[in-house]
Amino acid sequence: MADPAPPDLPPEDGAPRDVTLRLEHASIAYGDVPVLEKIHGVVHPGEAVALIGPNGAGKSTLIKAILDLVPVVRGTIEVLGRTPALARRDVAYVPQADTLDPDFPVSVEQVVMMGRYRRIGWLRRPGRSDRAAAAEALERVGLTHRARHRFGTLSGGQRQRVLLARAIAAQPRLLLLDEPFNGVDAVSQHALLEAITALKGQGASVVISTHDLAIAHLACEEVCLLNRYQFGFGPAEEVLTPEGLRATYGGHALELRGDRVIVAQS
Ligand SMILES: Nc1ncnc2c1ncn2[C@@H]1O[C@H](COP(=O)(O)OP(=O)(O)OP(=O)(O)O)[C@@H](O)[C@H]1O
Repeated sequence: MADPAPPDLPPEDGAPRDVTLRLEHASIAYGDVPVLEKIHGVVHPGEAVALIGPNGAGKSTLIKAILDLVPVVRGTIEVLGRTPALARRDVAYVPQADTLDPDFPVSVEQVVMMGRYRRIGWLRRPGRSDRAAAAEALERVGLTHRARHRFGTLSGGQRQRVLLARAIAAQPRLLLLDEPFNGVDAVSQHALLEAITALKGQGASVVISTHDLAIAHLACEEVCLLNRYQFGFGPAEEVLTPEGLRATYGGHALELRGDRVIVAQS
């Protein structure tokens, strides 16, 4: 009898692949105001998708719908085969604007430990496995030496890395990052990218909202072009074309400088 295939081999051609995130013609609205219509695509384990579109395109709104914070009014969003509400435990989120007050007197390791509370409950004390997961997450973002420092004394980029470590400590199967590279220096950007790559290597999927095409190229297999409607969803090399970007950023003057989209109001 032949040995069973090792689990890390890709499935044979034609075999169905697991799906972490499935968007089925999803329309999302705040009350009566539609923000996104008919968003459609899938993200597989170990892959990342970049959400690209101009300010106000609906990138954060899509992330919030995946978190069950904004309702899907038509179509569906499925996370790991479940509704967003039922999948929350397996999803971690790093918000766009750092929502943690830098003056709040809390250490870096305490912030990272917050990522464990969904698993341990707020009333129990963290155990050995929680401390190990938090320490490993902090190491992933290269900030072990800052564990005892006060969160507020770190630079903006380092704080962003701590927030990513908090998300990694939750051991998510889907990680949602809302513009994680904004205002982050090259060292922190490199550390964030390494941590995202390692997480993907463990089979997690990642959704990254970004204006930075270089990041999309480096970190993401898939790209979703958004501006109320979807202007493309698929492999980065197929979707990130000047035509696709021009259509997505329609109504604005658009210039591509190297890998960056420079947008000027028309
Ligand atoms: N809580 C809300 N209630 C009503 N409308 C909202 C709310 N939050 C966002 N919007 C609107 O939804 C639209 C999409 O906003 P969203 O923040 O998702 O865009 P974005 O692509 O993330 O933009 P940016 O790149 O500037 O962060 C915008 O028109 C915005 O004004």
